[in-house]
Amino acid sequence: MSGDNRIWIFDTTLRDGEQALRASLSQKEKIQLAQAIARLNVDVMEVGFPVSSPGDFDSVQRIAREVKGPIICGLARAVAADIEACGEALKAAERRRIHTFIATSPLHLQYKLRKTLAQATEQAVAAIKLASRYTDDIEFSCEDAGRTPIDDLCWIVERAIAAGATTINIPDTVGYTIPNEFAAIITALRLKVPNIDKARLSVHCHNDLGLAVANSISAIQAGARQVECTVNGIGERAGNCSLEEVAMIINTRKDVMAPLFTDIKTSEIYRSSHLVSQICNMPIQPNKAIVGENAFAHSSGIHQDGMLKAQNTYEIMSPEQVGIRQSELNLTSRSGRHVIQHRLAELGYSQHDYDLEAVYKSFVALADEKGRVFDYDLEALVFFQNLKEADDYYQLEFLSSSTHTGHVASATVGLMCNGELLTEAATGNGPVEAAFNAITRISKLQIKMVDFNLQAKGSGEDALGQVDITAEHEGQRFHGAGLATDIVRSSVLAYVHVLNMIQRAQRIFVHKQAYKQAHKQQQQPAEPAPLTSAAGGV
Ligand SMILES: CC(=O)SCCNC(=O)CCNC(=O)[C@H](O)C(C)(C)COP(=O)(O)OP(=O)(O)OC[C@H]1O[C@@H](n2cnc3c(N)ncnc32)[C@H](O)[C@@H]1OP(=O)(O)O
Ligand SMILES: CC(C)C(=O)C(=O)O
Ligand SMILES: [Mg+2]
Repeated sequence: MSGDNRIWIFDTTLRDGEQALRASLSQKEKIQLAQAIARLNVDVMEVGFPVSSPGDFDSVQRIAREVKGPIICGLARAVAADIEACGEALKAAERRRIHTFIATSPLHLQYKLRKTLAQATEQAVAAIKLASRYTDDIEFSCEDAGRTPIDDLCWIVERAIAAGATTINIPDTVGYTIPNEFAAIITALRLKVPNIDKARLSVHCHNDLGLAVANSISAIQAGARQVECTVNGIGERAGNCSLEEVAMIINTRKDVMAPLFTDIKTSEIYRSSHLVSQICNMPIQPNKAIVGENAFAHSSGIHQDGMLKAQNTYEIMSPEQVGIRQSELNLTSRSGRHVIQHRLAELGYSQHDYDLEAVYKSFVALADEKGRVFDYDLEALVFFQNLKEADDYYQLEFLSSSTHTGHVASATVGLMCNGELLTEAATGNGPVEAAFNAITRISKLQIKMVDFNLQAKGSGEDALGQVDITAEHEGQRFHGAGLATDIVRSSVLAYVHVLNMIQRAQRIFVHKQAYKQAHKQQQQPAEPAPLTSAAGGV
């Protein structure tokens, strides 16, 4: 039976997975998860241990009644009461399997069961025979097979098959084996057990050394034809073999895995993974293969550039295959110009709308400050870049401010004014007022603040503060805007913007006067073209 090429996927999220949760699942939650796992098109679904509690019995019974598609399976010790409870709970299933097990390693036999291998075998044979009264689909597991001498394993497996087991499962219960060792167990069973072809050979690997998936893959390459696994790899201790990883290895590495295949509907993977995580209250680590938040996210400039040129430079499978809408290109200070240009194009900006070098420079500075830059940050950078003029008279060079509860605040500001650095310090009721006082001193202008408006761009701690101010100078009003992660800085930038507007208005005025003077002399009263279009505001 191990000769066919379809790898059966036996999902045990609701049994081994549930076993590991801090709180067991309610019936409603189990049904919801069972429906999701059925949508994945698994072959078998182990949904509980009916003898363990009336609640689990009822859940298994309800799933057996309501969930269509996969074979519904329940677990039972090699004990009559367990088998009977399991058989009863599964009665309504269209296709049902009883999974019974007993430990076979010397350690488990001696200390846990206090039995010899012969006694355990006898108990297993009796359990399999009892199970056959309820179904002809019987799975038998040799618990702790990974630490069982191979001849002992062959001995009990041969007898279990003779008693009627149709699936023989080889668990590496404590995740002890390494891939070539585990594959050798499968190979030995196939060579040494005379009736092995009468059963499907299955594996059930735990992840204590992080090898559950690797061991399962080695086992199927050695002839196993069923893999027991869980969504997100949840399960006792470090968990079980992860369903999504095994399915995607077989799917992605057809070059080495073909003709082997599974019937898993991979586009359901992401959805089921998130449902399991949510219902089981088990967060998914961001770098988890296939379903982690970063599994299809690219953060460094060289990778992002490669992705934009050809997706397979940095992705060996597509996010759509596992039900994720698209890959993500995160904007951080490791990003480069290509991705900035690409993201701005997605946001509707053409190359002529902004100066890439200037935007990139301010992007890197912002990314160093914030960590991650979002679309709204990028748009704000373009907007503010466009407000800046090449001939800005004032540029903020540095700013430091301090506040102490119960005392006045102080600030020191350095402005580059037409190429010369001017510095002033001042105090105020708060850091913004102190910084404004220092700036007013540098400019030596009479400026009256008319309006000050602060709003958050973005949300949460990552939001940028945008400050818009209106100020009056010599009867004329000017608008300035500033954007930064800290609001004192955005206020100062807005004020510097106002100063540049005033300065530009003055230059226009001087220019107009000179023009008028020159034309008066020539008796030509025509108006000159303005130097800039935005005098007095933006
Ligand atoms: C590797 C695995 O994942 S195995 C599955 C583990 N899952 C679970 O244990 C969850 C469900 N379990 C339960 O609800 C309970 O443990 C029950 C109902 C099964 C048993 O509860 P209790 O009768 O109170 O026994 P308890 O759990 O304390 O001890 C287990 C008993 O089963 C015996 N036992 C363990 N495995 C098997 C087996 N496969 N076949 C027969 N007996 C077994 C132990 O030797 C011990 O017997 P003892 O009382 O004679 O010493
Ligand atoms: C019951 C068996 C299959 C098990 O979960 C294990 O050995 O890990
Ligand atoms: Mg297990």
